[in-house]
Amino acid sequence: MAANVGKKLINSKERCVDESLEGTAASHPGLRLLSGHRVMVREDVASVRAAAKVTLLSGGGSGHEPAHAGYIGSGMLTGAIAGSVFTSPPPADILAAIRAVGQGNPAGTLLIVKNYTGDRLNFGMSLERARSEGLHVDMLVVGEDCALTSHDKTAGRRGLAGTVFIHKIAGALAEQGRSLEDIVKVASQAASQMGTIGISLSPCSVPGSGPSFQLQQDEFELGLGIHGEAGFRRQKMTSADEIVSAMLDHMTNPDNSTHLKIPKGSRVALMVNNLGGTSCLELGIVGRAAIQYLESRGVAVQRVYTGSFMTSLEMAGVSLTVLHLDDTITACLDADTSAPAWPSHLSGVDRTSDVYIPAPQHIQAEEGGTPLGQTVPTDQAQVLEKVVQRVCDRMIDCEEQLNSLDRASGDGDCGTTMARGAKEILAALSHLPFSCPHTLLLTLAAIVEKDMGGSSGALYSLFLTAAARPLQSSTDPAAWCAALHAGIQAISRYGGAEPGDRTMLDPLSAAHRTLSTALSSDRTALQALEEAVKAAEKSAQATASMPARAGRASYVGADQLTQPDPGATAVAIAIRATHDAVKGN
Ligand SMILES: Nc1ncnc2c1ncn2[C@@H]1O[C@H](COP(=O)(O)OP(=O)(O)O)[C@@H](O)[C@H]1O
Ligand SMILES: O=C[C@H](O)COP(=O)(O)O
Ligand SMILES: [Mg+2]
Ligand SMILES: [Mn+2]
Repeated sequence: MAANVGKKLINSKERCVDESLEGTAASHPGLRLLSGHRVMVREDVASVRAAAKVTLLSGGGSGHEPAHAGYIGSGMLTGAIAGSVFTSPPPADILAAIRAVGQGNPAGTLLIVKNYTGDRLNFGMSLERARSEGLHVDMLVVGEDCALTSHDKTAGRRGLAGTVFIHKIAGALAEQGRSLEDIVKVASQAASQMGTIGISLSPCSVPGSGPSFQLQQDEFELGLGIHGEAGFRRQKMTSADEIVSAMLDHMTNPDNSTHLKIPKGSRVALMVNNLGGTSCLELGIVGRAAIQYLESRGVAVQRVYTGSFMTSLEMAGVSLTVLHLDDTITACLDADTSAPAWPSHLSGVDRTSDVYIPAPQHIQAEEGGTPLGQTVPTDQAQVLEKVVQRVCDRMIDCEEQLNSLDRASGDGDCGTTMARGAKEILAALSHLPFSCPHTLLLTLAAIVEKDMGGSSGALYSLFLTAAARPLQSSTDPAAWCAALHAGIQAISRYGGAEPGDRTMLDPLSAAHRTLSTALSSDRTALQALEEAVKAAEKSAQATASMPARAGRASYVGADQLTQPDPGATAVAIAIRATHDAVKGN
């Protein structure tokens, strides 16, 4: 294991992303933060908006620096949204960014999003909101990972370092004044003509947590993502040349369903990307080996970009991206940009110590107003308050347990994401409308939508919003059961998973089935809830031996998935906490 894993130059795990963004803004004259948001924009964003050229946004979880803020500048991104480490940003920040670059700009805004469930959901929700405000927005999802040998039963190909090529291509086209539709067309075509494969020599660790996985001193791992997710094969350490050959052999292997064809005579650009902890000396050796490999197969390597483009915290390792070139794409790569992390330099501009600019406010038509739902008597409202408090307390207690399960099947942030949402809810506890369950669930949805981020934040927000509806006209046990069902349907509709796919949907639907059967027999509500707890716990435990067909875990081989799913475990804990609070334990 690398000696530096877990040891970090941070002040606190809560503020590390904000402080790093402030440092980035302070050291680059062209960048400013929107006050109140983890959003970096061009300092001249107001004139960019007024220029009626397409504006570009990208973003995602932090920990991939210089992505994405480093790609802001003329000829690349207009702004970037940063989530917590490895956690997709919440819609409130994404929407603030869309407004900042899109208000009053008829040319529209393109969101360039890496293919992760959390990012697709959070950026998708924000896009829908922005459209309902009359803004012209489109989204391009990039997934160019060549690691997966078969990808029909997974969350799809991951977006990796090649996404930076798409920032550059779309940015150059926007600078030329091309339309949003044109940019989407050319950039999507380019995205389908590239592939990335990564290897790692050591794990990374999310601030405040242990290493994402263990790798022996004499091993390397092939085909892993940029969040410490497992790759598909471990091999004995060997020479740089042999490792590069193994990477490019896999990338071009026709038996692998995500391979990239690179026939003799192809013209390509190559990106040699440091995953965070690789020395410049090694990067040079890897670049040399990759060029030799490709040229020995009759491929013309016309552009090479070497450096840290899309990192995975301190992980030692590299990824190689190959992008097919034509004259248009080459011209886009060669076009000028002032983005600090693209390998060209802006000189002669004084730096400033101002890092924040005001975020534009949403010019809002009359608020729809939340329709008032049925109210409950004070004793029931008090029980609801106890339930919310108990569920949140338990989520905070279980942060490390859930992170540890997520390290085994995903990216290690599930517990921190759940705890973040819980803390925000507790902070608002004294103002929550416990006497109206319908409004209560909508308010909880708004809180988790604003602050949680990640797949969990988006999925719980959808769950709570949909669950509120049946409680508008009734608050009896049957209405709560219908609310659970409506929430499950919303997660499934937008997240694309079903019960049986090894997700939070498993215990939720087990609880719903049990509750619904128990309520239609002669059980009391508390007895029904007791049975639902047992069913949810059993179902969450059973995920340990299930293959995953959704979310990050779907990239991990079934033989490596031996512990329960973190999201499912969180649901079981929440349902048990609900029962205990109702029972008065
Ligand atoms: N498409 C989906 N539908 C339902 N639940 C999902 C889906 N994708 C992931 N999950 C749940 O989310 C949990 C992980 O949450 P989180 O760590 O917030 O996600 P991520 O880090 O991948 O954004 C998983 O354990 C799983 O239960
Ligand atoms: O860090 C990368 C991604 O933006 C995280 O997405 P996620 O919320 O699905 O884990
Ligand atoms: Mg995450
Ligand atoms: Mn996660």
